[in-house]
Parts: sequence; C-alpha cells; structure tokens
Amino acid sequence: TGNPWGYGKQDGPSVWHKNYPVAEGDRQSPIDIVPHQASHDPSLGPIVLNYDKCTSIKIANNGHSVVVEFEDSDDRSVIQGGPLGNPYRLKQFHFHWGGKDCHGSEHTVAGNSYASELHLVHWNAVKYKTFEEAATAPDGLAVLGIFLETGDNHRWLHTITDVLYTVKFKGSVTDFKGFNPKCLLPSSLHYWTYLGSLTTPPLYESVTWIIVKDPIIVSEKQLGKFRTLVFTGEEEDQRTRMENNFRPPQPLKGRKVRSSN
Ligand SMILES: Cc1cc(C)cc(S(N)(=O)=O)c1
Ligand SMILES: [Zn+2]
Repeated sequence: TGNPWGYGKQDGPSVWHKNYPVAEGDRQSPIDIVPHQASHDPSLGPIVLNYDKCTSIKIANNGHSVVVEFEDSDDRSVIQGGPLGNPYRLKQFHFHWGGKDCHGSEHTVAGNSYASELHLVHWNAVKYKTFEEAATAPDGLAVLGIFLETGDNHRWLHTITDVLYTVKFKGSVTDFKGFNPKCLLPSSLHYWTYLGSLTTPPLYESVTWIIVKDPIIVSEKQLGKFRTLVFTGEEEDQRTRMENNFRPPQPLKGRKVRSSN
C-alpha cells in the first residue's frame, strides 16, 4: 500500500523517471513560460467555458492533492475555443501549492513561481470513449491552469477551504455538490498554450495546456488551510503535511509556446 511516487527526497520528481521513463520525454510539463519568447498567434481565439450546467459531486484527498470531481457522463460542462479543435469535458480540478508563499506553482513565468496553481482537467469525449483512454492520447486532455497569488481574501475560495478539514487524510472523500469553478477564474482569460503532459505520474504526454496569464488573489490564511491536509492515511502513524506538491519546470525541447494576446 506504499506510495509508488511522491514529492519527497526518495520518491520525488528527481527519481520519477526510474518507474516512469516518459518523465524524460519530449513534451513534459510543467515548463517555464518566457512571455517575450511566446509567439502571439492572432488565429488563437478566446477560451470559451460552458460551466453553467456543471455538476460537482465530491471532494477528495488522493494522497497527492485535493480534488473536486464532476459528473462527466455528458457535455454539461465543457471548455472549447482557443487551441482546441472540439469541446473537452470537465472532469475534475485540483491544486498544487508550496510550504511558503514564494513557491508552489508548477508552471513558472520568466523564472518566477506563484504560491499555488489550480488545474481544471478536461477530456476529449468527441474522439475518446473514456477519460482513461483520452489520458493516453496526444490530443486527449486539456488542462486550464490558473495561478494563485497571496493578497486579499478570495470571496469564493472559502467554499473549498471551509471543508478541507473533512478530507485531511489520504483516501478521505466528502460530498461536494453545487460548486461552479467559474468563481475561481480571473476576469481576463488571456492565456499561453503549448503541448505537454500530466505533471504527476504516469506523466502521459496527452495535455494541451492553457495557462491563464492573470493570477487570482487568495489570502495567506486561505492558502494555509491547504497545508493542514496530509499526504498520509489516517491509519498511518506518519503525519506528513501536504505541501510542495509541485513538479519543477521541465526542458522545452524545442516546443513553441503561443500567446492568445
Ligand atoms: C496524474 C494526473 C491526473 C490528472 C487528471 C491531472 C494531472 S495534472 N497535474 O497534470 O493536471 C495529473
Ligand atoms: Zn495538476
């Protein structure tokens, strides 16, 4: 029941390649985004989110992050436009964060980290029958990345931080209905986009990344509540705080990053 991988010295990003050789592949994520090297592509239209009918189901601690899962048996909540050739269905969202505010995001911008990064994960249900199948296809997933910066209190994030105590331990799950993640987006959806991978094992190279340029602002107190989660299960004697669950930037290997504008 041990963890096959983690974020520690012995099982962290620097050794993932031993069990997951794709870790050294040509389209790995995250990356450092250098704004002035991103090519502005006028053909890149706006990102369109249709989340009004989204159905959140539960919130869970999977031993790596805190995840909110959605009903994805039909096209009730999709992302489309931008670099995407068809609509992609919302499946879940989760976060990555640091032990201190100076780091925690996965993508960096001109070498700078944010305190946290929100990932809204979508899958190509037009071309693939299941999420699992899409997750192994080069055009299978689309992940919308939103940076979190500390400052004022975020007026809606409390809906999530108020229930984190119920999913403190790995394997815990709580009902979480009626949450629309649209409330976690910044006003402008200008973005960078590039072809990459899942940022945790199995690191499949199946993600079209759409990284929103503007961060959302959350308070240090709100972010601190994420750090009360633990990587370990209730039955384990270890209580390892869940923090620094981010992979550092990976080599670009000649990839182009495009900018919406
Ligand atoms: C393993 C894994 C699964 C999912 C759905 C999403 C990711 S990520 N962090 O690339 O968004 C990783
Ligand atoms: Zn993620």
